[in-house]
Amino acid sequence: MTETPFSTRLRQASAADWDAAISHRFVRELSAGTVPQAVMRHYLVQDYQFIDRFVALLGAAIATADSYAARLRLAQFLAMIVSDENTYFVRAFDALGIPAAERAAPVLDPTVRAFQALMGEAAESRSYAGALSVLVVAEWLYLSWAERHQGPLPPDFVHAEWITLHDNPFFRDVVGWLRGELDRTGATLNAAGQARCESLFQRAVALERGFFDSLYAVAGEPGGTGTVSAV
Ligand SMILES: Cc1ncc(CO)c(N)n1
Repeated sequence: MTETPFSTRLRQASAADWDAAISHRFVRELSAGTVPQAVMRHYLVQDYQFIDRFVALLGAAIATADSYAARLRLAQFLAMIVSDENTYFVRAFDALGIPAAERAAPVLDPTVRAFQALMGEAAESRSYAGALSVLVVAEWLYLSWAERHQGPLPPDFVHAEWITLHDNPFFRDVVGWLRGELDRTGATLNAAGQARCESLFQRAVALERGFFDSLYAVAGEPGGTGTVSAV
């Protein structure tokens, strides 16, 4: 019998928050192209600050990886984030008329601040498996909601490209590879090391859900919990 992979076990332990995040009102509205503009603006401004620290965490993973082959894969992924994904943000900010100060240094939502702190903790663990625990959540959870999209893409590129950036063959490969790295490195850890990874993973999933919830609370929209299941 083959053992359940480490990444699968971690996701199963976080199933409630995971499932709530990938079926959240925000991703359902994104698929339908109906995210209220104030919510989309707020999301992108806050997420750009998430991405800043995410890039730093990828740098920490590059520094702690155990092979040049892994560093190459991580660097290729990093290159996509700072090119195609960054130009998406810049074009979306232009389209939405986001002023320079909000692009560079907005007031951070508490959830985003907490997420930045968690990424800092994972980076400072100086452990490749620790960094992977948070990277895998961010990328696998986004692939999971994006690949649930069915039918034509919404007409506005601000909605459509945020889906296609997280559901394409390159991204799917990256997620599969990142999970494989977490499975491989996690299997070599002792119980305490695995528990540290599980804690990072579980808190990251809770923050992914919390960030989506907070968008509607901050923008004054009702129904911020995103638990309504009808599309
Ligand atoms: C909060 C969050 N999680 C994951 C991703 C995917 O990189 C993102 N852009 N933002």
